[in-house]
Amino acid sequence: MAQLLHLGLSFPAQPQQISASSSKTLKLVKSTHGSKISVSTIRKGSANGLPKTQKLNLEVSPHRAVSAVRLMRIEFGGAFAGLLNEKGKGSGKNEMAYVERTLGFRTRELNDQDLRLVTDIVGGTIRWKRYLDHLISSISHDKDISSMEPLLLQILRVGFYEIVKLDMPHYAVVDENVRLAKVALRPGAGNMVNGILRKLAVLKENESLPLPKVEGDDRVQARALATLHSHPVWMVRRWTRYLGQEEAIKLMIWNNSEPSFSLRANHARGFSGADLVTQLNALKVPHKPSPHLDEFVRVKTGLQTVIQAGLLRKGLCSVQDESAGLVVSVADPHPGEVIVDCCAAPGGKTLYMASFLCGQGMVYAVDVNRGRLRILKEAAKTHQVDGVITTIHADLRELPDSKPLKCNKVLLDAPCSGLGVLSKRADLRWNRKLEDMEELKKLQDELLDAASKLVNPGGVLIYSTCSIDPEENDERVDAFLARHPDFHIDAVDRFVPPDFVTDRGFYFSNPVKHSLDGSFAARLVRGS
Ligand SMILES: C[S@@+](CC[C@H](N)C(=O)[O-])C[C@H]1O[C@@H](n2cnc3c(N)ncnc32)[C@H](O)[C@@H]1O
Repeated sequence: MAQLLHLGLSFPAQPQQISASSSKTLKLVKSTHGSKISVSTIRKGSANGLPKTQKLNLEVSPHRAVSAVRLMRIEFGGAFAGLLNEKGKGSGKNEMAYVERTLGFRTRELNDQDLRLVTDIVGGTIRWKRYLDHLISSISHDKDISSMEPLLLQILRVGFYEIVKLDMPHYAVVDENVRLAKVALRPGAGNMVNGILRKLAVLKENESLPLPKVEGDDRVQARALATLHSHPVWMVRRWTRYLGQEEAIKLMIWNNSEPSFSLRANHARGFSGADLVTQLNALKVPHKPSPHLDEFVRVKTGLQTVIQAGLLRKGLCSVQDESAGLVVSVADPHPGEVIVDCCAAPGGKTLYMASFLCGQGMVYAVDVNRGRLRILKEAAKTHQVDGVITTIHADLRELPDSKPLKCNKVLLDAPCSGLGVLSKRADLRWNRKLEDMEELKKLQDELLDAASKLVNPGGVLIYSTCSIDPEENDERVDAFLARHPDFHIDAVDRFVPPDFVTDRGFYFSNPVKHSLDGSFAARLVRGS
């Protein structure tokens, strides 16, 4: 990153904001000072004001060009994999504009199958980065692959992922990635890709990939596991400590598996779980009803078909994990209630809670992030629950002094590490640092203190996270109760299936056990 910043290469954090008709294009060109890339800006445009295609290359495989460019953007542009995947699913045209800006040429437009491949390859390559980099470094005999030309490294990662994890035919993977390297970089880069990928293919065929053995002391074992299951070492060490090695491995296998999604039917629009099933049948999208929540239906594939059919746009349903739905079950919203949702945006739980109010009562949705709050407000309109949602843009820690909002039910869905949602957020494991945990815990304590001021005597504070880390969950509750002896734990067994209730009466979804995202919730009642 530092190297790219030094060279002046920056990608926007919000890829959607780039217009395909921009009059400038970024081109990666070979530096005369070695193998690094640099950037030149090229004016383009035609008399009619439309962007003029610089160069069309029909020989380069479009999904590989797009995958390599997306990976560059994610690694060096701070763009989130999810955002880019969403974009890719919606528009192959914009993808090609990014390719042209980055590589200096276009390929043919992406079809639906290409887009699916891009999503698979980009998500998989990010997840398996540590594992792939270990193989690349071993096979290329380059100890420090971080100094490798960034685009060359992404092309190698894509090729390695295709051979090792997707089991694609070796000859096609080698040929196509070599061509991409030759066209996007130079012939020598193509030769290098050719040599390394061929070596990999032979090692794979002979089942002799150079992988570490899990042996030696705890540290050495953690490093080996981190490589084999492609996670940061600190996560492996933390989970081995809390869960034991066997469970830690199961968790990493879950995090590396293909994520599945749930859809929530929006009963506020008169659209039930049964209606959703009917629609999914009509769209031929394979699905299974949730065993835990009536409105939720699980879909493994076909989300794109649901999006294209407009079900989300019309507010008839939304993508929401059942683990988040169960947090709302813990909050147990009823018609006529006033609820403060303290960290509400982008609104998954706010909208679901509001749908239970049946037009009576109010959810005050507080969030410090104005943009995310705007998304919540728009969604409330399409979900037809805007009559029972009031948004408040504020830092919760300053709210109790400035807005006296006391009520009987307060939800604090706190900012957290997200360690429970790593299967869906391919890039999160690499962005999260051990140091973040201390900062997050401090913020969670401050937010709990602020949220507690909003709770009337006899009222309930629901504290939730999408983390599986005890330090963000049980330990934060214990620290809170020590600071606020007027609160006590109210067991959640009246609200969620017994399988999700911990010995201490908290709600906890365990990804390995429940095949859902990990999440936690506690009900804390203020004495009257
Ligand atoms: C885990 S997310 C909430 C997700 C949301 N409840 C949902 O279900 O869609 C945490 C939220 O806390 C907000 N946040 C972080 N610090 C805050 C603060 N000091 N005051 C208010 N909101 C804050 C973030 O902007 C973020 O939207």
